[in-house]
Amino acid sequence: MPGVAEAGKQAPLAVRMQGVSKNYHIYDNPKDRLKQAIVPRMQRLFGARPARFYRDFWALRDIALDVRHGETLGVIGRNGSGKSTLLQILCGTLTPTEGDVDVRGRVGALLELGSGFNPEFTGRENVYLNGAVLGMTREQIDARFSDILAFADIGEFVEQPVKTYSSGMYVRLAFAVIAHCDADILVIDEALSVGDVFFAQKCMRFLRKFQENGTVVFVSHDAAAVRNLCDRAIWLEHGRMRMEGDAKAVTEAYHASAYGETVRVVSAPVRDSAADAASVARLGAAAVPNPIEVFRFDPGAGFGDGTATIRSVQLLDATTREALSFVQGGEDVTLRIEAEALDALDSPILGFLFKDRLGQVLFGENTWSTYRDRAVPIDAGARLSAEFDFRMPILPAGRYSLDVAVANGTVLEHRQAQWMHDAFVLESHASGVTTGLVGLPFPGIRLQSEE
Ligand SMILES: Nc1ncnc2c1ncn2[C@@H]1O[C@H](COP(=O)(O)OP(=O)(O)OP(=O)(O)O)[C@@H](O)[C@H]1O
Repeated sequence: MPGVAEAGKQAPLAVRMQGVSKNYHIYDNPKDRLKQAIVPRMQRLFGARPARFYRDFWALRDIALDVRHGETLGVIGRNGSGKSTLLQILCGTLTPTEGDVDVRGRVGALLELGSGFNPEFTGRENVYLNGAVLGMTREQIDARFSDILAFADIGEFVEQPVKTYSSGMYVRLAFAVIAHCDADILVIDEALSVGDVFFAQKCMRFLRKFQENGTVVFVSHDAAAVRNLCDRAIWLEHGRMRMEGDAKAVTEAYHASAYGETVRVVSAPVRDSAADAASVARLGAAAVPNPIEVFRFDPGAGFGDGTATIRSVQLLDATTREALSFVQGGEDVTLRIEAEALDALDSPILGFLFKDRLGQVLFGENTWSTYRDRAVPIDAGARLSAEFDFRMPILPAGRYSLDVAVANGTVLEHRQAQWMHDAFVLESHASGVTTGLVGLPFPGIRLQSEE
């Protein structure tokens, strides 16, 4: 996990909270709020004991927390457990009722939608406003403005008031600003990762790079996300710290508790398309259907020296070789990648990485080891294709994407001709996978008593 080695026990503190509590006054009806503003004052005036027209509600209670520099801390808990309250206190947008908070470094936060930006101002004006709040000078923002814009990728909308933005555009711009403000500590609420898979993957790439040196506090409902991204985690329950420790141990305990209390319902798989029905027919009677929608190859720029370019990526039925728009987890498929050489290549390699929504690589392969002793050289203008036969794993519901690349050389020493991030997207609609990053089809499971 990035950051662990540097963090160690001795890394300096980035955040320290001691005895932090947050109390809200709850009024059962609006009149009570008015009464509270007037009556106790009058009572004090006449020397009477002031009455209370509210109930106390402790959103956070006695939280002690250290986050060390370079560490990624996960915050997990159910709705209303106090996660957002904790983050807002950490960012300084909310004052604790009790306790001390010591934050060392610049905090870039992606919290509530709507915080940080003025809805009447344009995107451009908000970048300057937000950048200034984050401690950047006007010159620094000028210098980074084009990078921020490129990251957000909202085009002409940057000149429009942000009140006209969709939530996806809003998050794009907000994330772009915090990604360029030289934050020491990033505070991210994963619930905000709205938007398309390409932007989510872009954010994850940024986050993983940031983790190499920076401190991250990451909030999610999703135990798997916390386990994948974080070194350590805390579990909040009814405003109190229920558990703190290694991310794996905390998320497992959280998971076990959630499972103890609820009956898991696997949502009904999508069955509305002939293509999907055909994929079920190919697989036979799968125990738990896992319909995975296959989106079209999306040619994008990527990076590389331009000596070759990816022309198409397709997922084919392993037997009929027809291009699939739906596949079932457990089915045999062929991934076909086609590239075109723009210069002659003496030892081309084609490959892919299959990633989950957090950018975590689930598996990948390339042609090098199979063709290491018999390279397939091609001339400029010629096409080259690679096919990878594999059994599609059973994928937990969510979005997945493939990075696809063409290179020239050997696995240890090669030049990237073109590497395309998220060239190909899949979406799993339902799955029976409850543990692990992926499931595998088990053709047989036996339980029997032995005499
Ligand atoms: N301004 C407020 N006035 C009264 N109660 C509040 C206020 N803000 C939050 N709360 C309450 O404090 C508790 C903790 O809220 P918080 O938003 O921190 O939880 P959360 O864990 O982030 O939940 P979610 O996952 O739904 O975002 C909730 O019960 C919420 O209703």
